[in-house]
Parts: sequence; C-alpha cells; structure tokens
Amino acid sequence: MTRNALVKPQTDPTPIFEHFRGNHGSELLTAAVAHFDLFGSLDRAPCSLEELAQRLSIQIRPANVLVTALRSMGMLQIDAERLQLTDLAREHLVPGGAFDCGDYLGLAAQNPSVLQMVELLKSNRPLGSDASDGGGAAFIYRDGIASAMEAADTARHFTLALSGRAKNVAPLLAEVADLSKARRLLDVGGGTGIYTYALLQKNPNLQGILFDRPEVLKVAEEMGQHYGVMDRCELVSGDMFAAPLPEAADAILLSNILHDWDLPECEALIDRCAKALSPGGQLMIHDVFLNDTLDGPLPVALYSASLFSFTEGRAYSAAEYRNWLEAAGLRPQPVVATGVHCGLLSAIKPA
Ligand SMILES: C[S@@+](CC[C@H](N)C(=O)[O-])C[C@H]1O[C@@H](n2cnc3c(N)ncnc32)[C@H](O)[C@@H]1O
Repeated sequence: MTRNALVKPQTDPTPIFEHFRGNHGSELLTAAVAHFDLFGSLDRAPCSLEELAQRLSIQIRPANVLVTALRSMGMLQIDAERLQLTDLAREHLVPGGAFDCGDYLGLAAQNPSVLQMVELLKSNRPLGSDASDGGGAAFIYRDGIASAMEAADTARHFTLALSGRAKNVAPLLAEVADLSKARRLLDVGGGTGIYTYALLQKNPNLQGILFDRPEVLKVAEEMGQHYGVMDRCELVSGDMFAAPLPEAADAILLSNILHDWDLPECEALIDRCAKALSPGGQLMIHDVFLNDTLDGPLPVALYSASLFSFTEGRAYSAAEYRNWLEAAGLRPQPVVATGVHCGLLSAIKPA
C-alpha cells in the first residue's frame, strides 16, 4: 500500500528527542567544571568568547557550543560584551566557594562520555573523522575527510536513522511550505527523501530532484517506492560543494544540512543554491534555530552539542542565516515552526 507522508502523528514526539539529547547538558557542564575550570577562570576575569576560547585552548566552534549551552542553562550571561557568571554559577560553581558543588559534579569527570566530549571540544574534529576511529564521519562528505556516507552499510544506517525524525516532521513541513506555484524542487542532501516525497504528495504538479551521495540515493530510491512518487522524482548524485547543482529549480530545500557545516561551508552552500535558483524562486532552510542572542532555547543548545560531536557544524540562529542569505542576494522571510524544534526559513530570489 502507498504510504502517505502527509499524515501527522497524533502525539508530539518532541519530548522524546529532548530526553535523548539531554546527556549533552551533563557532559558540557561537567567538562566546564572538572576539566576546563571555566567558572573559576571567568570569576577571576570576565572576557569575550574569543578570549575564553584562547584561555581554554579550544577553537571558536567548540567555544560557541559550550558557552551557548551554559548560557541556556542560566550559568553564564553577557554583560558589557563580556562573558560573566550568573549569581547561580558564582555561588555554586566557583571552586572554593561556601556553597560550591563542583566536587559533586566531579563524580562524572571520568565518565567515558564526558571524556569523549572533552576530547571533541579540544580537537574540534567530529566523531569518526580520524582514520584510527574507522567508519568515517556521519552525515557529511567533503573532499579531505573520511565519510561514512560513502560505504553502503554505514550510509544506509545513518540515512535510515534520520527517517525517525523525517516521517514525523515532513507532514508539518508540507503544511507550511507554499510550493503551490513551484514546478521544480531541488532537495540538496535529501537523505531518505521523505521531505520531498511529502512535498510531492501535497503538490501534484511539482517535480522533485533529490541530490545526495550515491549510496544514500539507493536508500532514497527504495523509500520513494513506498510513497508512490518516483515517476515525478529524479535522483542525482554528486558533491554539493563541487558538482554543478541541477538548474532551473524554483525551490531548493536544505533540510537539516547547514547545521552539519562550519561557517565557510554554510556561506558557500547558500551562495551556490542562490545562484542555481530561478529568479523569483525560494531557498528553503529547514532546520533548528537558536535565539538570535545565542542563549537558548536549551533543547536546541543541547542538540547543537550533538551536531558538534557528529559533524563539522552546530546549531545557528536565524540572524546568522539571515546574514548569509542577504549576502547571497536573497530576501529572508520570517521563520515558521514545523516540528521537533525545527522551522522553515524561506528566502526569495528577486525576479
Ligand atoms: C543530516 S542529513 C539530512 C538529510 C535530510 N535532508 C533530512 O533532513 O533528514 C545530511 C545529508 O547530506 C548529505 N551530504 C553530506 N555531504 C554532502 C555532499 N558533499 N554532497 C551531497 N550530499 C551530501 C548526506 O549524505 C546526508 O544525506
């Protein structure tokens, strides 16, 4: 029987995703207290994010992930452009204070997951990307890194894993995305293709193109047969950073893609998509969004730590995306929520 990608679940699975990602809060807090003396250091001298990164001998991406999480937890705040302790952190997390609970948090200092997080923060390299780890990094492929998306078994494993989120959120994306006038949708890094299959089912005149790595597209093709839309969907394999993107799309979807990449790749990919888009068309960023002030929401800050661990990215704010979109000549529209902390930020290419 043909599957319907437009049917919504009866209950909201968001709490399940939040609990699943909750371990990163404990890892980051323990790392800050027991491995980096972050609270002692900021108590002695508040400083900027860049100065803190230097003090802790970590790069700016891990510093961003760590500080965003601690700000979201109410442990740090920004005052006069410097990172400062909140009253809570000053009373309970500065070593030697009357009510310091650092020793208690130290109970987890040698937990394997905390040690792994400390190592990731120091190395700024995703899990699996070292030749010694084997397997390759999940979800990302670019020249120069070992990628799990290139081998049949690991590509299949990681691609199918994401269907657990896609099948819940795709009906909500299809509900809010206006593709009534679009003819050709290009889904860059489409994975299983479930978001495109939902959009094709919702818009009977739409043609789809799924662009991804070859082993991923094998899974997408299999999945697409269940949704009965493959007569309107083309599969194109390539490297989204290097290969020419299929032309004449009047909608391009980047669903859960940019959060896998660091700033230069995000800017480059948005620019490539903006150039490939037909005049009047829309680039649709479907992703999570941090507050523009980078101090929450906590579930997104903890998901950012997960993205940081697996990929070369992190969660970004809508303000960060708007800057890149405007620099690429696009006109960003307001973010519309979909599900599981995701939202749609569309940007129009002037006609
Ligand atoms: C996090 S997944 C997102 C999948 C899907 N869009 C979703 O929302 O579930 C990232 C996808 O980007 C693809 N990808 C990563 N690097 C790529 C590259 N350089 N060229 C093409 N696809 C790439 C991966 O194979 C993977 O399917």
